[in-house]
Amino acid sequence: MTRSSLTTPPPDAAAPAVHPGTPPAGTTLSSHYSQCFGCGADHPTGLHLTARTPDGATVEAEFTVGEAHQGAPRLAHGGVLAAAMDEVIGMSVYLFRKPYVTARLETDYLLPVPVGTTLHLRAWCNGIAGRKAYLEAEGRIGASDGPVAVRAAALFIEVNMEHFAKHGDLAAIAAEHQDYEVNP
Ligand SMILES: CCCCC/C=C\C/C=C\C/C=C\C/C=C\CCCC(=O)SCCNC(=O)CCNC(=O)[C@H](O)C(C)(C)COP(=O)(O)OP(=O)(O)OC[C@H]1O[C@@H](n2cnc3c(N)ncnc32)[C@H](O)[C@@H]1OP(=O)(O)O
Repeated sequence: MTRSSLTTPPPDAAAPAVHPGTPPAGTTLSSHYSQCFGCGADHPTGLHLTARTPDGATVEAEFTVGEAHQGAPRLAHGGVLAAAMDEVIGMSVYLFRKPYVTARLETDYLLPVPVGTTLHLRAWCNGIAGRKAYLEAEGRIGASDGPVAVRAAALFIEVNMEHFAKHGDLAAIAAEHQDYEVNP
């Protein structure tokens, strides 16, 4: 992954601490919002990602590129692929059971991804420094050990729940997310 210093953990970054509420290995993760472009079942043209954590620390999901996701004819749009990486990274940082938002997302496109391809996505955290979480993801074609088509590195920033109340609709999230702890 070619990444900038902004998404590279500093030397004093800590390993991510496992939260007692982190789902056990093998758990399928529920969608955080039914209208989410990345994971919402009710989004008409979204990515419909269903993720799981194989080990309580990383997240895996599959994304099959559809007609609605084209850029060039029969090829996935790069922004849609970046959205898939953003989503799976967001799901991985949510394993810490704290609210985070994407501040920076860097993406390397290594191979074209035709419509009908299933990308096997994986995301993980490389370190935490204060409010900053340094994360990475990859998307492989056809299988979890297939060729890497996309890589991403991200900086996520921890926010408080007021962020969503002030700028969005916290009640809409809370209505679908009863397990979320406002004061974890
Ligand atoms: C998503 C809903 C979740 C709701 C929670 C409830 C339930 C959760 C449940 C499930 C969640 C599961 C999955 C989620 C999956 C996917 C979601 C995808 C995530 C997204 O898609 S989310 C949308 C896009 N995202 C935004 O909409 C953010 C807009 N933005 C802001 O809201 C502010 O910009 C903010 C808050 C980022 C910072 O603002 P702020 O005022 O709090 O803090 P400040 O500016 O001081 O930055 C503090 C330190 O970060 C450094 N820093 C900041 N930005 C940087 C950058 N870009 N590059 C390099 N460094 C940066 C500064 O340099 C400083 O560093 P230093 O401390 O060293 O000086």
